[in-house]
Amino acid sequence: MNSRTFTRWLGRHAPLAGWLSGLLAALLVLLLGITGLVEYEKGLLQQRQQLASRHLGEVAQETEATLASLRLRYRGVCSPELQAALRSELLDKHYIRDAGLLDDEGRLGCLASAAGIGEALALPPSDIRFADRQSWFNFPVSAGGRRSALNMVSSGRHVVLLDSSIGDTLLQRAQVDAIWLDFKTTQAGNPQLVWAHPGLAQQRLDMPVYPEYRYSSEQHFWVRFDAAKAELIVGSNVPRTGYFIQNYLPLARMLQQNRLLVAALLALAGALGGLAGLLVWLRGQRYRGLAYRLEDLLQPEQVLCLYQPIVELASGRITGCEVLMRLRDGDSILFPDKVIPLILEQQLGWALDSAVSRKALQELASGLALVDVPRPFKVALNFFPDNIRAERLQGLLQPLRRDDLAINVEVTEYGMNADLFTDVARLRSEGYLISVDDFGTGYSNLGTVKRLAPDFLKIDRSFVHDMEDDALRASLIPEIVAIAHAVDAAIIAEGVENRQQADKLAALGVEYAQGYWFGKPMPLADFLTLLRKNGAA
Ligand SMILES: Nc1nc2c(ncn2[C@@H]2O[C@H](COP(=O)(O)O[C@H]3[C@@H](O)[C@H](n4cnc5c(=O)[nH]c(N)nc54)O[C@@H]3COP(=O)(O)O)[C@@H](O)[C@H]2O)c(=O)[nH]1
Repeated sequence: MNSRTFTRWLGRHAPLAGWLSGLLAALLVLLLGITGLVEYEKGLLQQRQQLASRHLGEVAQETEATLASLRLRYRGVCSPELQAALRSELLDKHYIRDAGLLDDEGRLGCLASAAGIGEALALPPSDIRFADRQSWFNFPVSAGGRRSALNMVSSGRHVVLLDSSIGDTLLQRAQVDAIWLDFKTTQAGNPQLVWAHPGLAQQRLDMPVYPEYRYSSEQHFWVRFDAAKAELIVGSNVPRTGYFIQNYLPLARMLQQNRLLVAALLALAGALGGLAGLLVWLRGQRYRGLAYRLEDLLQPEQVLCLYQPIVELASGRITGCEVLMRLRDGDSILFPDKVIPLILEQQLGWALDSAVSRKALQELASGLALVDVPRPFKVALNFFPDNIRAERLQGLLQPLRRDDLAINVEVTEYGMNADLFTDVARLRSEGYLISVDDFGTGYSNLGTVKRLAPDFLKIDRSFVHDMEDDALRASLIPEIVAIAHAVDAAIIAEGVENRQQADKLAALGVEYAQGYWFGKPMPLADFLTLLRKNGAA
């Protein structure tokens, strides 16, 4: 869509464009605001997970140190002495509640607490026990008829059991929603849910964890916005462990938590949307203005040609007409004084003159065939001074010429320059008639009129008007008649509005007249009716 098409569209659909842009602007503000809010909440959740992982990091540190010490100091067969030594190892530990050794089959038979953990303990397969680093486990056990989960960390054959409160208190305080443990090397990426916030629906825990981050010394975050559930999910690994933590924040809760901000955002979106809509609407209104619609109004179907009769005073016969344009703008009709300044400003003079001439000559060609008029019938056409170029006019008018029509090109005194004389001479040699319009209002003198050698001099209507009062200007009419006759031109008096004026002008030697007395500019159909009456008279 080029810019003119766009301005035209905007002008025609200003209210729709206003609404749409207002809505778009409001949506954009909302989108940006909500994106900002999501980013802010994401940052908060990441902070929580950093806190949680710091807590778990302390556990990991204690575990690592304890396992290192166990590896160094305790081997061999399980005995009460070994168990006692293991117990003493646990005295200053915060998070570890038991420690032990695995037997050759990977069974946990020797524990510091000596309580035994029963036959229900299904130990993980040996391939998951790394000799060189910790392996974190969490699996269900039943001891003394009670079922619970065992948080266990192993390194080779050495094992520590963690306090079960780690999930429930330590991480809960850090406000994470779920803790996962990925301990199966053979099925990496298939983590086990260790702990979930009691308020969290189980089916929500569907975010993948990333096995490549297991035991990584860095905390890696991943964030996803689940559009289907309208939920922000933030996950991360707990460094140096097989744990992963996740937070789930539904959009509804996020908005609820920030309702003041959301209210402010809505108000801002409304205000900016309204403002954008208003600005676009105003701009559209501007494009609805005449200046922006002119080119459309110069299309042939919008151009109206009116015909004003030119009468031979001696016989009363209509021997010709002047073509005057109007523009149809919806239900209204625009007059030349309103549109011509804009047309010139937008350099559309040629578009207007060519549209009017083409339409008028086509209309007259078919219309005049039906009436009895003196032939060739003289058709006076107005052209802006810049358009009076012989070649250009020839190109336009030649295809429209007919034997029964004489085209009379009106030249104003104001448009006279050296080129004009040459162009007018060429036009005359091609058979066009030439009139000097509004004669007496400009600066032409006998010399210029001689050079131009027009067929008609049109006395401006101000002279005719002044005849009533015998004003000075009217006294110049005989001078104008003398000039016309000196250059062999005929006179047409413009603006004749009553019989007295017509009679006086005839008495002064004026041959032709035009004005409301003979007929106002009128549409073709009315003009043809007038011609019929005039022919019959
Ligand atoms: N380049 C082009 N110029 C054009 C074209 N069509 C018109 N025009 C120019 O606009 C001027 C104003 O035209 P308009 O408003 O149509 O006025 C003409 C007549 O309506 C008016 N007139 C005619 N008789 C009388 C009358 O008895 N009393 C009275 N008060 N007014 C009358 O005069 C205008 C015709 O004047 P002129 O052209 O000097 O013969 C008009 O002057 C054109 O220059 C166009 O297609 N192209």
